[in-house]
Amino acid sequence: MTATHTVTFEEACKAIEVLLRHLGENPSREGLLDTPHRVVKAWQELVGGYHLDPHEILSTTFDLGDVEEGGALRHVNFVISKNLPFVSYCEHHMLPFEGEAHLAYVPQPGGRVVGLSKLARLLDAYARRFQVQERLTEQLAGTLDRALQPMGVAIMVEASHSCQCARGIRKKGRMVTTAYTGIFQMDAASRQEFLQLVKP
Ligand SMILES: Nc1nc2c(ncn2[C@@H]2O[C@H](COP(=O)(O)OP(=O)(O)OP(=O)(O)O)[C@@H](O)[C@H]2O)c(=O)[nH]1
Ligand SMILES: [Zn+2]
Repeated sequence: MTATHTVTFEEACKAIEVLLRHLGENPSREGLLDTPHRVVKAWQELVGGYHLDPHEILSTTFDLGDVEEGGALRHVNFVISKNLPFVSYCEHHMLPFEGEAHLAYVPQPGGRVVGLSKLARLLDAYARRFQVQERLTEQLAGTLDRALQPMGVAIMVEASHSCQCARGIRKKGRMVTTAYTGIFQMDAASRQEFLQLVKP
């Protein structure tokens, strides 16, 4: 079967029924009768990010008007949306990883900015998919960088992975990933400023 084969809703329900049987359950008992249907509907919602277009989300931008220049440019317009909660799904185990993301960028002088909510929408579009945390972090940075062409983008994602906490090694702990472009890649002081701002 190739990735392009369209699996029907009924076929997906059947797969959940088979999984329940494999786990020793009886899918015909009353409590489980509608479970395959519910599970497929739930997953459609949880990974609904595949139907959200990140580039479309960032397509509405506005300019700041004339910005007085002077001093170090990075201090003129540091935009950050921090402590944005998200739930994503580990592509290895299909289990949730949950945490917070911090998204920052420095617009070009006189450059364009994006509405605050669009940063949260961007996060939603990439988080609600089967992911690894590193890719999620890079996708946020890369898409913001391409769409806004700012001086730089800084992203930090912190999350707990159920696949590590609830099964396997069963150790709590948080994974922290960062991605930097432009000024944040080149300039340690900008990076430091970002890290200072996202500090709990
Ligand atoms: N780097 C990274 N690793 C992840 C992420 N989510 C899950 N993992 C890891 O992916 C790995 C998959 O390893 P495998 O050995 O193939 O699977 P496994 O036998 O279930 O591994 P264990 O969790 O060690 O029991 C595990 O070490 C997970 O902790 C992520 O977002 N980033
Ligand atoms: Zn996992």
